[in-house]
Amino acid sequence: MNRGPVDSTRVPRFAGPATFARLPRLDEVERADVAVVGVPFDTGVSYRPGARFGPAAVREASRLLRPYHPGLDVSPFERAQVVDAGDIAANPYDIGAAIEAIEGAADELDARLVTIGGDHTIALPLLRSVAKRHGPVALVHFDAHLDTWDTYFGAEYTHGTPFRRAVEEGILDTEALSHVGIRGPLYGKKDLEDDRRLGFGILTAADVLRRGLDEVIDVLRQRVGDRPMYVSVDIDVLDPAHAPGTGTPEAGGLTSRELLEILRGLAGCHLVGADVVEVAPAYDHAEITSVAASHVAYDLIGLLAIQEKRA
Ligand SMILES: N=C(N)NCCCC(=O)O
Ligand SMILES: [Zn+2]
Ligand SMILES: [Zn+2]
Repeated sequence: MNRGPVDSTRVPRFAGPATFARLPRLDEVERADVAVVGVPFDTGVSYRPGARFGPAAVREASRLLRPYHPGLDVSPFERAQVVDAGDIAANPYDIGAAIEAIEGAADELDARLVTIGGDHTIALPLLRSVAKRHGPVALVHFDAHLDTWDTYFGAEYTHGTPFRRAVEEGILDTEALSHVGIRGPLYGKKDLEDDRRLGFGILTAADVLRRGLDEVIDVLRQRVGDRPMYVSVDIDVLDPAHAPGTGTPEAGGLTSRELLEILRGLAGCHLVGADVVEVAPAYDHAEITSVAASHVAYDLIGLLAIQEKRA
């Protein structure tokens, strides 16, 4: 029997420590299938800082989650042993050391990870870790931004560059790379040419509106096929109305309803790991962003859990 969250019908949700969804800590169980892990790191940002406080805010907002997911018809915490593995200690003064620590900690965690950031820099070491287990993976990347730029101020490892580095390192399957929710001004047309050359296909925020959810889901599923798939969700894929608490907001984004529906549309794909990044609580209001991020994480856990054999 898997150990689930604290029972909210007996202990009020607002009481006790805020592990993700009030799940047990990793050290309280014998083994874990799925681990939620925080990476409070934001030294890679190019604009507003503050995503280092993302993991704490998302855990706090996750107190209200309930144990049954009707959209996926699964009780994820029954189907899989899901735990909160705490935070990875990442050096805030040395991006290289932080990236190494994140990769090392991810390697050591013997579970499929849903990582709460932190800025988008952290996707690179997380992808390195999944690629060690699965080889180059398919990527479904939800973001307002391409994050395939080359450098910022000469720096190669930033929150705007993880996916270019990942392609260069050969840890992504370049036949199966998608961005969803892209919008907003770029530095130049070359950004799109470079991105295409790296192998990415783009479904813009306008595509989500005009082509609709079913077609977007179809395109993504076809591109992923049966490959191992990593899902990276930059919360700024949502419109600032749905996610004000983030560092590089762009107008014209997805609703949280659209994002959650697309995620559910990936049910049955071979998800091997995921992250939710760029929640910067200082710019949030009424926990709008951290509530959205906690639901995204819950859906990702649901997608991982449905791959476990029924108990
Ligand atoms: N939010 C992420 N990951 N990247 C934004 C980089 C956009 C820029 O500074 O040009
Ligand atoms: Zn972004
Ligand atoms: Zn990003």
